[in-house]
Amino acid sequence: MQPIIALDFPNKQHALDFISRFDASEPLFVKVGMELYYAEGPQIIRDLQALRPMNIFLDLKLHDIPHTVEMAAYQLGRLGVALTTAHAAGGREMLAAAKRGLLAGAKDAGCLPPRLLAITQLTSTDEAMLHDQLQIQGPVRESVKHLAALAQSAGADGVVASAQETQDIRQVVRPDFLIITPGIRPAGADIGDQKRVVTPAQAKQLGSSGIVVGRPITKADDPIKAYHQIQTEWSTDHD
Ligand SMILES: O=c1ccn([C@@H]2O[C@H](COP(=O)(O)O)[C@@H](O)[C@H]2O)c(=O)[nH]1
Repeated sequence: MQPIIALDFPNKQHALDFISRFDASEPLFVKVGMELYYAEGPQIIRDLQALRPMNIFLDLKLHDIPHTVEMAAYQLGRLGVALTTAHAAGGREMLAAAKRGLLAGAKDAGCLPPRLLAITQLTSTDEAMLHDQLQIQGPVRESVKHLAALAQSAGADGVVASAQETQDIRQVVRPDFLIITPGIRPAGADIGDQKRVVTPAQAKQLGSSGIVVGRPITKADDPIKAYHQIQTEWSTDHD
């Protein structure tokens, strides 16, 4: 899987201009998050699909009562995206409702259903925050592992976590369960608000299924070069 580029832009024009800088033949996997989706609505997905072939991860992190999530997921299931997210903290019934909604929406729209990823603990969360603010005791990796097992039992296709927890998650999920990892920073890069970070090479070594990278690419002086460096590091076997 190519590194997934987080299109964290304020509007459609920024996003389309950014994508247009890549060679049209280059396979791309992009992530649309809350900023761009809330600015442009579902039309942004159709605009990206019309621009060129690419895989799309729609990362809206659903978290509400099960019925509301099921109806929202139904709408997302109609869009023909590859991946989407809901918070594992919403619980088993909510995740199962998200999955049902995605399947129903995709069926009615005649497209493939997005795979559902459960957000475990955000990569901007560290142990101090988990203990002091969220009142969850124990190491972050234990909470992530617990939420990954819960997500699998609810029918999710994978999780979002830091690559720091990949090996713990693998102990409790089936081999094809996706572990998609943001919080990726090339050596020496500014970590910003991220806390549980790894390099692309470390993510590969630790066994991530896919990596998500935003600012290290989108804010780079030469985003195309930055993307290719990350892609090379991610796709090289470092054993
Ligand atoms: O735990 C999570 C879940 C989602 N994200 C998203 O990934 C990108 C990361 O962007 P960077 O600029 O590389 O930090 C962003 O869209 C987040 O919403 C995450 O970082 N952590």
